[in-house]
Parts: sequence; structure tokens; C-alpha cells
Amino acid sequence: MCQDEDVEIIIIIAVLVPVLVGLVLAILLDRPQKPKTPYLTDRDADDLDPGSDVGPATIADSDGAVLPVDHAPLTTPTDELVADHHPAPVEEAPVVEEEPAAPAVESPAPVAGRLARLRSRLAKSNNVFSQGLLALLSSDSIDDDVWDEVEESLLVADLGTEPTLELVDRLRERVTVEGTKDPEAVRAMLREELIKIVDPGLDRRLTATPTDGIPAVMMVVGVNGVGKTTTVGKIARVLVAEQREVVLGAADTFRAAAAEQLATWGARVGVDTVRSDVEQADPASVAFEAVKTGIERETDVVLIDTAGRLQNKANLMDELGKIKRVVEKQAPVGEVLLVLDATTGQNGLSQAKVFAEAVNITGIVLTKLDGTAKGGIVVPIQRQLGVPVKLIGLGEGADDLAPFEVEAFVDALLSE
Ligand SMILES: Nc1nc2c(ncn2[C@@H]2O[C@H](COP(=O)(O)OP(=O)(O)OP(=O)(O)O)[C@@H](O)[C@H]2O)c(=O)[nH]1
Repeated sequence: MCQDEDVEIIIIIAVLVPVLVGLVLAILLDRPQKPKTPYLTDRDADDLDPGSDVGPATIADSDGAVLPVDHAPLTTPTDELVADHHPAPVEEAPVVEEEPAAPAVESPAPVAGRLARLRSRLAKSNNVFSQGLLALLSSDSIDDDVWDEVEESLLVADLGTEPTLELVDRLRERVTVEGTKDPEAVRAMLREELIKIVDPGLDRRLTATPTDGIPAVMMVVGVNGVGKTTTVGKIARVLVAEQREVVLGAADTFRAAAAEQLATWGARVGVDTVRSDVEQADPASVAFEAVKTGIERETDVVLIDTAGRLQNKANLMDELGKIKRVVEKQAPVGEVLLVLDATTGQNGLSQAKVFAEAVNITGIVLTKLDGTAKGGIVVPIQRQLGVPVKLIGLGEGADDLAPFEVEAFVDALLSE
């Protein structure tokens, strides 16, 4: 009996042990395999690659304040990120996914001859001026009344009192001395006198060449809404069209959308923007960081946008001086461009004087000349500030900014 029980126990063990071993093996074999290439981090594919130059950096300004600064992505890192975080599955048929196309980098229009190409913009708004003037000067007898009307037309075009009197005196003398009534001859005289008064002798080139490996630094200043950010974007395109390497600095930290607007302009032509995500950050710090970046990358130019400010706000005007001083700890500011809205006419002149006292203006950008017949403002601005108009804005389009060329400008003013 006892032997029978032992046999039964042996049989049960003999049956159960293999079953249990089988079960354990089955459970073990059913466990998920580890991936062959382990994930190095648990970040999403959308996160920024910590190894790339796109994360926040910090800088300290002259007062010791620390500011995080974001660099716009250097390239389109999407491909690398997707590759990092989604290792290709082994032994699976490759899945071809439609990648969103990276925004194409634009090629800006050539710079040479832009004013001539855009002349119709100027001509349209000046038609009344030029037609009226030429009609007057073509009349049978040019008497005192006609000369008064010529004077008035020039004043209406914002040429300013002194330049107007000068121009009319010279023309009057020539018409009398040469005794001509031929409309073509009078027109040629008017053209010559206008060219003289707009002053072809001024150096209107932008300082955009690095010195001893240090980028040329340009600052753009002006009152609110004159077109500063747009102009910085357009200048970046001009420089890119001339094969120059550029970095933008979004030191307009006052208007929330300004940095984004600038970065968009830059991205269109493959230019990076140094900006701060901190609202109301110190603009001098952003400008400092932009120049530092330009020096590190050995760019040709660093182009700094500043916030619009009213000329009667002394603290804001002082801020401009501070931005310039802070930047100049690293590189001289070779170009301070004052942007003036041509449609504001004589108002621009009073602004210009105050800005010139705060920072050393080296050139004027006259915007919105497509929307006014007051192109004559170029002359009093240059005279009162003693600095040349270097660029003119002739529209909202990306390449509607032209280097100022005296002859092409006068021809556009006089075209019918
Ligand atoms: N018609 C025309 N519009 C222009 C020209 N330049 C700029 N603008 C327009 O002027 C408006 C203001 O331009 P912004 O560049 O934002 O002006 P801003 O000076 O940076 O403005 P704030 O930062 O607020 O001081 C925009 O609608 C531009 O498209 C131009 O030459 N012609």
C-alpha cells in the first residue's frame, strides 16, 4: 500500500514538473524584446536637439543682468531629430512618409537699378507735381506769376523754403540768359537743377564690410510705425543679394510681435535672428548678444532693429545711446540709419533733429515714398541733418527698398 502511494507521488511529480517548466518557459519567451537601439532620451521628436545651437543661451549685460536669448534654428533640424528619435525598424518594409517641405530660401531681387525699376511707384505719386511744373515752364511767357506757381509746386512737394528759392533763382537765371522757350530744353534745365540740389556728391554707400574680422554693425532707429522692422528685413535682403553674411538682432523688445516679424523676414533669406523670449527684455542686452553672435560666426554685418520711440521721451532717447554704448564694447557701430516716413513730411524733420542728438545718425531711410507726392523732403532732410538719404522705401513688397540714386530719383520725379 505504502509502495503504491510512493509510485503515485512519483507519477504526479513526473507529470507536473515538465508542465511547470513548460509554463515558465512560455511566460519567459512571451516577454517583449528590448529594442536593438535603445532610446537615449525620453524627449519627443518635436523637442529641440540639445546638441544643436537652438536652445536658450544666457548673456549678461553691462549691468550684470542675465538674459536668456534664443537663437533661431541654424538649419532645418527636423530630419536629424526624426532620425534620432525613431530608429528605423529592423526587417520591416520602409514606410515612405511625405515630409513637409522646408520653406524655400528666397533669392532677393538684384540691387543694381532697383530705383529705375521701381520708378513708376514714385512717378505715380508725383505725377501732379511733375506735370504741373513742366506745364508751367513750357508756357509761352514765363512771367513772375508763373515763377510764383513754380515756387509753390516745389514747396508743396516739401522741398523746403530755402532749397526752393535757390532752385527757382537758378532756373530763372538760366531761362533768361539762354532765352529758351523750348519745353525740352527747359525740362533738361529743371532736371539738372534738381539733381544739383539733391546733391549727387554725397556718399550714400552703406558701411557693410567687416574690419579686421569684426562685422560691420548697423542700427535702425526711428519713431513708431515708420517701417523700421520692415526696413531691417528689406536691408537684410539687399545684403544677401550682395552675397553678404548677416545676423539680425531683435532689439525691439517693446512690441511683442516685432521679434517674430523680424525673424520671419530673416528666415525668408536664410538669415538668423538673435532675440529674447523675455518680454520687455533689455534691448541693449539683445543687441550685445547679436553682435557677439556675429563676431563668433564671422558674419559681414550685424543688423539691429530697435523699438519705435517718440522723440519727446527723453528716457527712450537715452536708451538708444545705451544700446550703442553697450554694442560698442565689442564692435563699433558703423551705421545708424534713421527711418523716416515720407508721408509725414516736415514732421519728420523735427524727429530727425532729436534722434541726431541722441545717436550719431549716418544715413536716412525714407520710407513710403510710394504713397506721397512729397519726395522733395529728401533735400531739407539732408541739409538739416548733414547726412545723406541712403535708401528709399517704395512699397510693402520684400524688395521694394532701393539704394538712393540721385539721377534715377529725379528722373522718376519728372517722368510723366
Ligand atoms: N507703402 C509702404 N509701406 C511701407 C513701407 N515701409 C514699411 N511700410 C509699412 O509700414 C507699416 C509699419 O511697418 P513696421 O516695419 O512694422 O514699422 P516699425 O517702425 O517697425 O513699427 P514699430 O516697431 O511699431 O515702431 C507696415 O505695414 C509696412 O508694410 C514702404 O516703403 N511703403
